[in-house]
Amino acid sequence: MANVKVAVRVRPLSKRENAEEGRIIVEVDNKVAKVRNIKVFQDLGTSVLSGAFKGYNICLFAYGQTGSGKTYTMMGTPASVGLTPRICEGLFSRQDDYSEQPASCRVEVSFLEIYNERVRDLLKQSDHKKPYTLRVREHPETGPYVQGLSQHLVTDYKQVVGLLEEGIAKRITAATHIHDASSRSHAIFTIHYTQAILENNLPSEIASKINLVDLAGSERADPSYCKDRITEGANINKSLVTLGIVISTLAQNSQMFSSCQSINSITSEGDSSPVGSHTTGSVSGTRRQAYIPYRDSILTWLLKDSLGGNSKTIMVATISPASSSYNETMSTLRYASNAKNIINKPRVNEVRPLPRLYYLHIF
Ligand SMILES: Nc1ncnc2c1ncn2[C@@H]1O[C@H](COP(=O)(O)OP(=O)(O)OP(=O)(O)O)[C@@H](O)[C@H]1O
Repeated sequence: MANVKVAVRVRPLSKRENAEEGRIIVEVDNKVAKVRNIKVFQDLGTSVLSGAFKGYNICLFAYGQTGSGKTYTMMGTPASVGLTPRICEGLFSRQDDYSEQPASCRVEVSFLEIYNERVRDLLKQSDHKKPYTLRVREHPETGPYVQGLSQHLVTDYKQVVGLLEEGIAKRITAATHIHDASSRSHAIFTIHYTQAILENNLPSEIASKINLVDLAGSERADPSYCKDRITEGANINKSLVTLGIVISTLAQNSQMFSSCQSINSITSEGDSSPVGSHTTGSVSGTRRQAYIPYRDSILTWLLKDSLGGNSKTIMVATISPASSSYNETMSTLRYASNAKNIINKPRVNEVRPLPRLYYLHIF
């Protein structure tokens, strides 16, 4: 069991906000900004890497109002490399201090965006006149997945950066009243990291899925926007509202589960019959679990396991210090406060292929 880890990142005031707030304009020094992204990697990126090396699924997502620094945190800028490229670099320059080195490892990446409730592959050439969309399906064991999403085998950091840049360039952005280059889609960069190991002289594989998510920013609808911008905004808000409902319901269920656990442990301390106490707890614990509407949006459906299942999950809540952003900041902090109450059930994903002799025996 592991609680969702939450970090709050405050970006510096922009020139416009400084002017609005009547303060002295402070330029963001590139060196300072670079150190800040390094610090974020040291605080959060290294936990992503250590979890992946141990074979856990990991999800790190940035949530916050438009222009609050989600893309800056996840992707970075040429002057200040963000979490996603740094995590990829860490996979290829693996340090020995996490766990035992595998005999070999394989890294495959995919990059998609969810725009207006449709999934687009950011790493596949498509006819621009007719952009195709992909379908989300659900596997009974491995959960939701995108059918036909291209997977790219990469062998070094340079190749990943090339793919990241290709995908970022294809992502849909537009100017909003707060941000000139606002991301109008949710972007999910997924790394499948598979390690071949030898356990008791038997070959085995541990597979970790790392989801790095840069969400579109929430924003108030501006009637002066064109129809496309308003439709985008409505779809972004719809998926973020569903995300909020999913997060708060999961948090309530998790709290209910942990209070059932503590009632169980108190009951079993006073009652020597472990069977009786277990039955009472599990029945009350499962009956009252509320329904989670994952499938109400593509975003929550795809992140089903990351939000409430087999994953170690980190949320970066990005906020602006401007007083004009007070309402959005409070709303982001409410999401963050709910998210940290979610208890997930991460497990090491180990696949043990049957020994060769056994195959021979069967066939
Ligand atoms: N911590 C930071 N330090 C310096 N500059 C920052 C920081 N965070 C954000 N910025 C700058 O603020 C601007 C907006 O940031 P960014 O594009 O990351 O916002 P966003 O939350 O992704 O917005 P949207 O949801 O609209 O896409 C960018 O110019 C970025 O370089």
